[in-house]
Amino acid sequence: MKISVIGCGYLGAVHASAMAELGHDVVGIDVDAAKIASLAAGNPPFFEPGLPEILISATASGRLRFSTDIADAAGSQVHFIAVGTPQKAGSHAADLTYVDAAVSALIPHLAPGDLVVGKSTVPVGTAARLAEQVESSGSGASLAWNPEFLREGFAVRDTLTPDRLVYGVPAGVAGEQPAALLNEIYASALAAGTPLVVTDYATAELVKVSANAFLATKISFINAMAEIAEVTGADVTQLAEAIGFDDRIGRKFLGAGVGFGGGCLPKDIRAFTARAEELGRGESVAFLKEVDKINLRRRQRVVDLTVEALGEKLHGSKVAVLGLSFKPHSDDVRDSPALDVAVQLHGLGVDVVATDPEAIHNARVRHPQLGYEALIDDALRDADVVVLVTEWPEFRALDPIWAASLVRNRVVVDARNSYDPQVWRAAGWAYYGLGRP
Ligand SMILES: NC(=O)c1ccc[n+]([C@@H]2O[C@H](COP(=O)([O-])OP(=O)(O)OC[C@H]3O[C@@H](n4cnc5c(N)ncnc54)[C@H](O)[C@@H]3O)[C@@H](O)[C@H]2O)c1
Ligand SMILES: O=c1ccn([C@@H]2O[C@H](COP(=O)(O)OP(=O)(O)O[C@H]3O[C@H](CO)[C@@H](O)[C@H](O)[C@H]3O)[C@@H](O)[C@H]2O)c(=O)[nH]1
Repeated sequence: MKISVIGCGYLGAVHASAMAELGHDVVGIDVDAAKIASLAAGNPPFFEPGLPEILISATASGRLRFSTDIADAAGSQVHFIAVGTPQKAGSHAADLTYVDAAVSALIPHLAPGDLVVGKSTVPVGTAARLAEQVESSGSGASLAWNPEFLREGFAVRDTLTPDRLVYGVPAGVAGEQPAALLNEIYASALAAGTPLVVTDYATAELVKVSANAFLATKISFINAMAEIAEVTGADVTQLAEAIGFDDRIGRKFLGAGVGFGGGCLPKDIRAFTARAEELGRGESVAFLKEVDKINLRRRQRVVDLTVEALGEKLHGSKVAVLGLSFKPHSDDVRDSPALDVAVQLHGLGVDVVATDPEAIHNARVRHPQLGYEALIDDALRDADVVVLVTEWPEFRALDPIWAASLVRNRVVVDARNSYDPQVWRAAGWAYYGLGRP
């Protein structure tokens, strides 16, 4: 099938490449000329495991091309909208400027029978409004909402073999053609048994934000338990293990630590709260404000522990910060807890030297005032405190005996509870975890 993907960021570039990998004929469109040039040359403008391989093979096969001209969407039958929906400046609501601009620019190039498919994460009610705009344009096109659940770091796999597919389509016969087109696009996943939920627009939009709200709540729940563990001497990692054995609870997303960040969970729970308030149902999701607060408190806790470990003298002390991206296997520093901690420590007068396998460039663009080292040994050299904030495998594998030979003081703040305290203490380190004695 001929497909256009409008917006080629973390979501759109992967979606376009994966659709081409599935055999579709795809054009990826973005207003960012540098991004498009990079993608067209087979170089992803961001780090995502597995993306270079499918991007290169799809562009070489001719099934995938890129353009900055929205007119190149003409001729495609299905048009995915994958542009950003960031948090509005000065508000918690989602900024729909980019979605509105993309749909308005696309409409003149639509033909009868075309389907516009929303992938961006939007406040409930957006799809119905856009459907009205598309239908009243006289283009003969219709609209579906097909939220995306991929995780950065696993984006290619999650796109090719998703946990589930959700189509929000118009009620009755009007929904049949949109669902049939999406079934054709996702034929291989459906044949492999991927569960499909076909629903109305509002449900599809809410499935997306409620899934992220649930994940954020689960993380803040365990981090709240970490706060209690800290005043009782209990160990939150054992607590998570023990409650996680209950199938109804499950061990996933019970990793206590510095909390969640990234371009999705934080802004999505805030936008959900803002939308619920607009709908007069703010109290239904008021707990998400607490989820957000608990999450941000954990960043402060890591800063406080580091300051405590440094003692009196902050100026002239050196802290090695291991990690900058919001999670391993990504170079994304949007609302990254790791970067936030590094910036706060620098603001207190500490000499911060940070390292990350992939995110130094993105961090430096935003915060040139921090010190950066490409090699972990260089970051560790003469450090007074080592703070692990993003649990990349190479940081998890750090040998405390080797690290001890590099630092000035053997003090580690393990903000992801990734290390074995006994092993580090045996190597002479003072060990601080989160929610661990
Ligand atoms: N990143 C993820 O893991 C992920 C997963 C699921 C859903 N989402 C949702 O997908 C959407 C996109 O997220 P992202 O992380 O890819 O953002 P992003 O900022 O990486 O990418 C957005 C892209 O849209 C482009 N763009 C903006 N306006 C445009 C226009 N009018 N026409 C064409 N291109 C335009 C930007 O230049 C940018 O390249 C958001 O709604 C997000 O919540 C993201
Ligand atoms: O036990 C855990 C698990 C995760 N995190 C943190 O939570 C954040 C989000 O992690 P994850 O959900 O794996 O990353 P994302 O790539 O942001 O993916 C989320 O956001 C996407 C965008 O909406 C959705 O598509 C995904 O389904 C949803 O998992 C990261 O900072 C993690 O470090 C924890 O602190 N503890």
